[in-house]
Amino acid sequence: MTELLASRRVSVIRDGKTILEDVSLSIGEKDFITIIGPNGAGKSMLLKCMMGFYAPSEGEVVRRAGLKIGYVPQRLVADHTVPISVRRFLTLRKKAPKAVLQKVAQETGIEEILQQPIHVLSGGELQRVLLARALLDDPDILVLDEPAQNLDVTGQLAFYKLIEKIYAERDVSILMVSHDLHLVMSSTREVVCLFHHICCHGEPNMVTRDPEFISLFGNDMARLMAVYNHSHDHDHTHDHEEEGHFHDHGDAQDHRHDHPRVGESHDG
Ligand SMILES: Nc1ncnc2c1ncn2[C@@H]1O[C@H](COP(=O)(O)OP(=O)(O)OP(=O)(O)O)[C@@H](O)[C@H]1O
Repeated sequence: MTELLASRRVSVIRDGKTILEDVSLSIGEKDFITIIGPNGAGKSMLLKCMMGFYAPSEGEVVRRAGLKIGYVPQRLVADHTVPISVRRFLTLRKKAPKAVLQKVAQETGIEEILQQPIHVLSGGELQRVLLARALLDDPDILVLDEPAQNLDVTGQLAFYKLIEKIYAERDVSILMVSHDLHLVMSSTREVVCLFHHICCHGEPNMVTRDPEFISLFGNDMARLMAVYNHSHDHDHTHDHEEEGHFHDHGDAQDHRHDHPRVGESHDG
């Protein structure tokens, strides 16, 4: 596997607080990695370090020479006082050839709204515009930070379907933070469960049986994943979790500690 981007033993300490601790993560060609974890776990910080927005306190981030990264943030706060069209917004940072803009607009389904002022768009339309912007430069990796967080369920489904289509049709790797793992289970090759450090990682159906995953997300989430996995893969094996069979995930099992469940507050 050709490595495109990697964090090696990255730690981030800010104001005396450990935000990331010893995080090693490698993204290769055609990878689809979904990062999950509770609020404040350091997921966005990890993405920002990997994109070079923040320097780690310890460890390093390595990128293949000439690597192109396309970034899709959680949302765009459109400024009502500066009414610019979608087309103008897309070419603000860098001019794109007309044919490329047209192709990406078609791919993301925003052809009809290219002339519209950006501040009148719906949440779903805005996210597609942000996705289009990230694709304009033909990136090697798409980095998405909870891209469907502000959409309703129908919007989320549509957006993740679009991501999966882009992943299937393009030569691109995906690194995404998402709370909606059940919606991207079928494409996700590797799930990374982060709570400042990597608690567990692996294929989605393996991770959901991991005690660390269950401690963070609870059994309900693990069962929800199992249901989705079942319907996607038609895997008719019975639920080993009930029997207490878990996979070995190396040294992460050596440390036992209590995690806050998702939705519970914590001080980091
Ligand atoms: N530049 C910074 N300086 C100091 N602390 C920061 C900085 N950026 C983030 N933090 C802190 O690091 C912790 C992790 O933040 P981060 O945004 O990475 O979490 P997250 O896992 O993405 O959370 P959420 O799911 O809520 O988006 C938080 O406590 C946050 O306040």
